[in-house]
Amino acid sequence: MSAPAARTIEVLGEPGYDVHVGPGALDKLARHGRPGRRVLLVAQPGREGPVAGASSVLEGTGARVVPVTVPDAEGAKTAEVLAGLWSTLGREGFTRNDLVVAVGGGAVTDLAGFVAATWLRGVDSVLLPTSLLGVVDAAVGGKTGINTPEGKNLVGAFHPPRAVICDPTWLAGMARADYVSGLAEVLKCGLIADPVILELVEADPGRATDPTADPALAVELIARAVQVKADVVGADLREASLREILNYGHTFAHAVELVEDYTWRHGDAVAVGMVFVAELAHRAGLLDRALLDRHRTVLTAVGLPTSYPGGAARWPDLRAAMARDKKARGDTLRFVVLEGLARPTRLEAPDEGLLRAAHAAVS
Ligand SMILES: NC(=O)c1ccc[n+]([C@@H]2O[C@H](COP(=O)([O-])OP(=O)(O)OC[C@H]3O[C@@H](n4cnc5c(N)ncnc54)[C@H](O)[C@@H]3O)[C@@H](O)[C@H]2O)c1
Ligand SMILES: O=C(O)C(=O)C[C@@H](O)[C@H](O)[C@H](O)COP(=O)(O)O
Ligand SMILES: [Zn+2]
Repeated sequence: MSAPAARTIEVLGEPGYDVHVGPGALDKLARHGRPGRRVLLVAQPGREGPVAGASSVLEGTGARVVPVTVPDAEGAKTAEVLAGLWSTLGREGFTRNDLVVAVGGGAVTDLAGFVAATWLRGVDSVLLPTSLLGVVDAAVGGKTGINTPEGKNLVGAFHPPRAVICDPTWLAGMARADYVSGLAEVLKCGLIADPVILELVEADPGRATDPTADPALAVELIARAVQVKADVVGADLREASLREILNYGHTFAHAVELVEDYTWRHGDAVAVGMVFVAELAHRAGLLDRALLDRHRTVLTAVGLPTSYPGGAARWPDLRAAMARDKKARGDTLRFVVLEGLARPTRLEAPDEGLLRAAHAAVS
């Protein structure tokens, strides 16, 4: 089977940057190293291959690499881990022309991006996502941050990277459940903006869940999802309005993640969150039955959850968590909903009865 062609997607901005996806993409890292440049290489445990590759490329330019391994998954996105990285940067004398590089899934690109955003009020970052979710979503668009005990991503900054680099062969070793979690964000892009993504997945859902089965399909899905995100964040980096569409399903998803103490995969929570909000939109008269059913069908076909069991007893905690969603304004909840395929809009202050009914439909 031939290797998929390399793809580069441009993200517009001040400055803009490229997302490089393809075999050999790591070569692009060399342009970010130079003699004496200090590089904090923040890695997830288990990412030895790409870490060794990145170190080798950077050291080949004369850069001085300071490697740090942080806890896995959401364990990385804490104030304690962040403070530890600040200490390292201080001890190692990082200045404004030095660099932070992240190697790992979305948890690490969020954390390392935030370290870069905050150190000396902002130094460069280059993100090397090694998970599907990381490359299609977390590493692109400049949202960085950590969780707090009160909620998901409550502390953060907009700080676009200088480049995003992903060799898709890195994804081959991912646990299937982690890869499928990333598909939730890919399907989100299909629902909000690019229906071809849905058609590609629906044509052979099993093939879409295994990047080694059809590497060209994997890269096509990645490139399409990145393009959706690039188009949106290029027009509205700071989420004044348009960018909210990338948050489809996330109001409920982040509530589930908090209530479950961050033990749920983000993409799994997003999958349930999209069904919740589709139920809400359907009950509000915006979304037709066929598109509501299509949510459940395509998510189920790739093995994503469409319910969060627990019944009405869960509702008070979920409702309280949703009140801290970033799209809320004062006491008004605001949801991104669809009024058709690739036709996102907003639903403000839905009736509490509708919210409970949507919850009942996914519990
Ligand atoms: N900043 C944004 O715009 C944005 C967008 C979407 C999601 N996110 C955040 O991203 C995070 C989710 O990202 P994620 O799903 O990558 O989670 P993650 O970083 O926790 O990775 C999931 C699991 O996959 C493993 N993994 C990563 N790369 C691997 C590889 N190449 N081989 C084998 N295992 C590998 C990790 O070790 C981890 O156990 C959440 O914190 C979410 O809030 C941020
Ligand atoms: O990039 C965005 O904007 C998104 O909303 C993408 C989401 O998939 C992502 O999970 C993001 O981290 C959520 O952001 P938040 O502002 O709701 O914390
Ligand atoms: Zn997300």
